[in-house]
Amino acid sequence: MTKRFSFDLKATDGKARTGVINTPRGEVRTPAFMPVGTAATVKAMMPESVRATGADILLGNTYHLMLRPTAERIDRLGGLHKFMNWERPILTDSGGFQVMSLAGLRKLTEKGVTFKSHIDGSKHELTPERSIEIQRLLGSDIVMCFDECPALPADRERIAESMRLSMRWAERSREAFGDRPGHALFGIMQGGLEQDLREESAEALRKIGFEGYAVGGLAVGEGQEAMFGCLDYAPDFLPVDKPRYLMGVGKPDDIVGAVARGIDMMDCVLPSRSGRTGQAFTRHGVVNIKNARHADDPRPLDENCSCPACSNYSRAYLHHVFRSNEMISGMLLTWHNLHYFQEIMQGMRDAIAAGTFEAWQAEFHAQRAQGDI
Ligand SMILES: CNc1nc2c(CCNC[C@]34C[C@H]5C[C@H](C[C@H](C5)C3)C4)c3nc(N)[nH]c(=O)c3cc2[nH]1
Repeated sequence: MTKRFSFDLKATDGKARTGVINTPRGEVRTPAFMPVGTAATVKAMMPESVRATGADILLGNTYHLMLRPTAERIDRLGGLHKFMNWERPILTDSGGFQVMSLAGLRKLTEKGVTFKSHIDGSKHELTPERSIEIQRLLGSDIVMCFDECPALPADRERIAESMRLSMRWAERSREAFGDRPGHALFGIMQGGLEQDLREESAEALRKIGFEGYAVGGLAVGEGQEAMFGCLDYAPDFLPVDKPRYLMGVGKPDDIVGAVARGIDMMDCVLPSRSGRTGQAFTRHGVVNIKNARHADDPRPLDENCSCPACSNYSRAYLHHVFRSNEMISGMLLTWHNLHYFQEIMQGMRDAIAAGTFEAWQAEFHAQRAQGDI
């Protein structure tokens, strides 16, 4: 890996930005939406189909892969890219968020977290050093610091303590990462909904220095209004010339609002997870395809969509295969949702480059009926 990792800011429109992240495995156009490939697969999708939706990068996960099949085994087999047949960039989360939400019997200390696997109850430990090593073994291009994401609501003292622990862990993550040209380590800002704690966290991360910066600790139940309130100031505390990654977001209007506030990258399980349950996101709103009213509807999900589901199938067919629990149901709706999310991203990249992002946002919101369609 001789080529470097770099971020080229191409244009801004208000606080919105569009650019390109250059990595040895390819370019990532920003603003970027990253489909989630939890256990080395974007569920119900072949990798070439994920690429066909327009994705430049996908997301893997330390927590799941360290338990099964283990990072050492993936390393022995040539790394995650080869293992899952995705040769473009991969970003891996550091595992902390999942331990707090998935694992059993956890113990959190200054050193890290010990926990029992939700798969077989075996005992494991994650520390900044171990998380960075696992992400290196996986071969991911963008590595996340090991952090603690406190569950909200939490009192200010708890938020402050947790943020400061995460900043000490960020220092240890940077130390453990070493010098790896062509790979990037991103710091994660914490601080809940407290502006001064967010600023303190950003200052701590800038002092350490990272190739990119994530806004963590959001999309944990605070609601869109509170999240946007925090995003009205938090990105401005981060370096303007580095990518900003909002973790775990979100619904289409969350994504648009985050980009309008200066965010460059996002990930969310929503399009794939809801695709498997029959929830389709369209430019006119959400379609719950299992609803009986679609049983005789010959129209596609979305007349304006060029994805395979909308090009070749009726709502009636999609309704049928969901009601019959056929495998093709999750495949078609996941493909549609990921295609639609990437279409939103492409629309925003074009609008920001053209200086018409305000008008694009107005059109985006005008098209969306309230509630189900
Ligand atoms: C939803 N809201 C939210 N998510 C968040 C995540 C996980 C991002 N997605 C990665 C992930 C998480 C799960 C589900 C999939 C695959 C794999 C396991 C990796 C995406 C977060 N991750 C870290 N390290 N820190 C956070 O503060 C954080 C806050 C979040 N707020």
